[in-house]
Amino acid sequence: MNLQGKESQEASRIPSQFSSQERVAMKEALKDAIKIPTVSFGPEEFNTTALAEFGEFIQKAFPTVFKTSFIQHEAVGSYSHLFTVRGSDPSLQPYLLMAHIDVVPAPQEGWEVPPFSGLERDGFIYGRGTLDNKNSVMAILQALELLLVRNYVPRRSFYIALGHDEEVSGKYGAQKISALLQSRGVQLAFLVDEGSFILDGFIPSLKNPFAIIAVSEKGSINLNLQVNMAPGHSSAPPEETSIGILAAAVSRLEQSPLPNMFGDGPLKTTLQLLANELPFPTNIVLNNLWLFRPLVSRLLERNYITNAFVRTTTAATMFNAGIKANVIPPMAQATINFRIHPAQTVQEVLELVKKILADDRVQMHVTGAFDPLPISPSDEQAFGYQLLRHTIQSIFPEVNIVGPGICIGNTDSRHYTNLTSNIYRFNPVYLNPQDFSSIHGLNEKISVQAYHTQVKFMFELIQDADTYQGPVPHLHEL
Ligand SMILES: CCCCCCCC/C=C\CCCCCCCC(=O)NCC(=O)O
Ligand SMILES: [Zn+2]
Ligand SMILES: [Zn+2]
Repeated sequence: MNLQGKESQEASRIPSQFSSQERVAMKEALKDAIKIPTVSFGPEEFNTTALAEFGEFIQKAFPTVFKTSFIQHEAVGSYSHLFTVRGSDPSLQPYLLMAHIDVVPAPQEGWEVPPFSGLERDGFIYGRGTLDNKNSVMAILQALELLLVRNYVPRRSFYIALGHDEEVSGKYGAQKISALLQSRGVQLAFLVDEGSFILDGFIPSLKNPFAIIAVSEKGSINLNLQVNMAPGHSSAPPEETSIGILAAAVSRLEQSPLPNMFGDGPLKTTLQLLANELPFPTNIVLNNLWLFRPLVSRLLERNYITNAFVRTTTAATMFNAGIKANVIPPMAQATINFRIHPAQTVQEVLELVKKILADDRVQMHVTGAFDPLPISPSDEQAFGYQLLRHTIQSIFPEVNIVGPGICIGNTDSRHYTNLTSNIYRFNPVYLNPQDFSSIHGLNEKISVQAYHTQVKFMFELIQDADTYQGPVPHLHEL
């Protein structure tokens, strides 16, 4: 594009300023979204009534999105949603914005306000899904609605994919959408999904928040352990029961963390970016990882959150045994969920686990597994990464470090590796350690101001995707 073209595009840019009426409508729409209990209970167990209601709700909340002639809406797998926004310039490769509408269950107990009330208190909207991930569902659609109301016509085509079963597998939502796009011959320039944040307060001596764009995500194994023993009368018990054997096996796994893999990946890059922001002597240590790597890797494993970044984690998540108080249990079962570090594979982890268990009476059955995701590019030429970075720096000027990282959880984006190798996971929201614990935990909440900023971010990102030219080339490249 010549200079004139660039100038006229900048002139036609729509400022991300919203009236007070629009701001109220935005937060009320998010509250209404939270009130619909779109819970995924298990791999095949969804609240289909709520999911159907959610489909109707978004049509009412975002009427312009649904009536615009260049936008096609399709329901996929009954409850997931795919929007195809046809841009005016077919020569530009399309991109994809993702989010999910399902949430994990929320017990009533322990919450300051009921988890599906969407109540606002002290400037925060509370409820399951306010961070994971209805905030993104709503912010994407809200930003598009506001752009369309202002007569914006995107140049670059894009898709919006909203899955309905991310919390259990993505099998009926993201997987089907991905297959549908593939059948249409779509190749994406990049995609943006949930999975990382602007991190605040995770490193005690670091004053400024920093943004991490996750360029990979951990793999996963759900491993079922089972011990079968002869049942009998509890009045004359054998030396060991299925419960005792299995409990000891689970304990061995907990007591034997898998190896610390801290090495050369995105985490090292980001720690080096952070080095100069940190006081002496941390800055010296991080600037000299060739020497201090063992020390840093030990420090990282001391905290349960940073520990998840340096190793494959082992979490005992289910334990079932026994049929009656006076019967020796015939069978005990446990589920262990491993999240695999990008430097390991499913196979390697299973071999290590077998060695730790070291008991043939404990049978292992893998009920679901996948390897860590490939690392997406984050270099100067990586358009999607640089575009995100550009928008982050314009919306959050106080954030001076934007670096690559890994997502310790799993996201629907893993179903799209057939469409792009540029997969970026980032939520434009500040996250502190307490917020982190609220995801899948208690009192999940987002401030009204943070939500408004998320809408503003999406509003700018969509426009940046049409205008961003990439980093200024070095002189010798001209
Ligand atoms: C030096 C680095 C400090 C890093 C501190 C990182 C804090 C945490 C950052 C991101 C949180 C990740 C959220 C994960 C979203 C996962 C979505 C989800 O629930 N998927 C389902 C599943 O994983 O089971
Ligand atoms: Zn999520
Ligand atoms: Zn989740």
